[in-house]
Amino acid sequence: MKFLVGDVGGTNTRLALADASGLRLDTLIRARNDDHDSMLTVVDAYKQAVDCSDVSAVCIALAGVIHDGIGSMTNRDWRISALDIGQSVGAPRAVLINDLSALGHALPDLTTMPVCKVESPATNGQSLVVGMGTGFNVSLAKKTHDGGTVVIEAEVGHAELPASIKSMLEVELGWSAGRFRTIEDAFCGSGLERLFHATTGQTLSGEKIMAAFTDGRDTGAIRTVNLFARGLGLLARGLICQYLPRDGLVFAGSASRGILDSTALSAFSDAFLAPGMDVVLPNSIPVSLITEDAAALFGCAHMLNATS
Ligand SMILES: Nc1ncnc2c1ncn2[C@@H]1O[C@H](COP(=O)(O)OP(=O)(O)OP(=O)(O)O)[C@@H](O)[C@H]1O
Repeated sequence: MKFLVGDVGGTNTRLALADASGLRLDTLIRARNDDHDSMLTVVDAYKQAVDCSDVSAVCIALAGVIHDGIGSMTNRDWRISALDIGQSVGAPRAVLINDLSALGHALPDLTTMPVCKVESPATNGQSLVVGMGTGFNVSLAKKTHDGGTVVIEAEVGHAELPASIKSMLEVELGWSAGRFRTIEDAFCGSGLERLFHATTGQTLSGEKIMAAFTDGRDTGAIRTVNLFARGLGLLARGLICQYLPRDGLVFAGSASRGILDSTALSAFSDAFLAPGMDVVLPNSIPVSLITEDAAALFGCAHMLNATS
């Protein structure tokens, strides 16, 4: 068996081959979407670099919604057809899944980096994956009695920002806080850029804001990143009440890695672990970070192996 698996985000696409033993990381290629007109040209470029003959099935995870084998990207003007991609590599079977669902299915195969540790966690078989890259979304992964995983999809990024975060932004940013209406307006790579602009009046990419924060000399970057991390802690507090993920809150995506693998972690933890919630205690929920950029591909490989 030979599979083609992929993860199409708003900014980047990752493609690799997989087989019965799992993902073949030696075949992994990451492409910038801006260098391509469509997903089909990304696949064409991949075929030039990696031998895709005899691929029997394709699974592509994408940041968007899927209806009848067509995926519409949330943060990119691409429509992705499972049939077209299957035909492009000559595979008789091709499926599309939501990228956060793929991450939920990938959890059993991933090692994660602990961010907030818990002495003796109470488990309920539920983990919440929080993806923060070009966009924001979550999925709930629930272990089943037969050792499998059921994944519940969501489109949380499009929900209104919680009132506690709106109030915090109003205090910190004044009228500019009105630019942040949905969760995704604030909590993603471009949300960090928007926050930096509202704080300093300047424009900088998410990566450069984090680099300036780490450098420690740019007060605007320090203020922005700490505000972002504090807001993310408040958001995470609300998410654990909504989903009760006693097995853990697991962050993924480039923006999550940038923020939580930095000294801004303390601003996140202070907000997340603040006293005052009696029923669900945040300090009983382990928080961790997926450091593998191609994590969703493990979920695609897992899905194809489970259904072939
Ligand atoms: N170190 C960093 N800190 C903060 N933000 C970052 C960092 N590196 C990249 N970003 C931002 O993360 C976003 C890209 O995230 P990612 O690489 O997870 O892309 P993606 O998979 O295409 O996104 P998605 O799946 O959410 O559509 C960009 O907005 C980028 O500016």
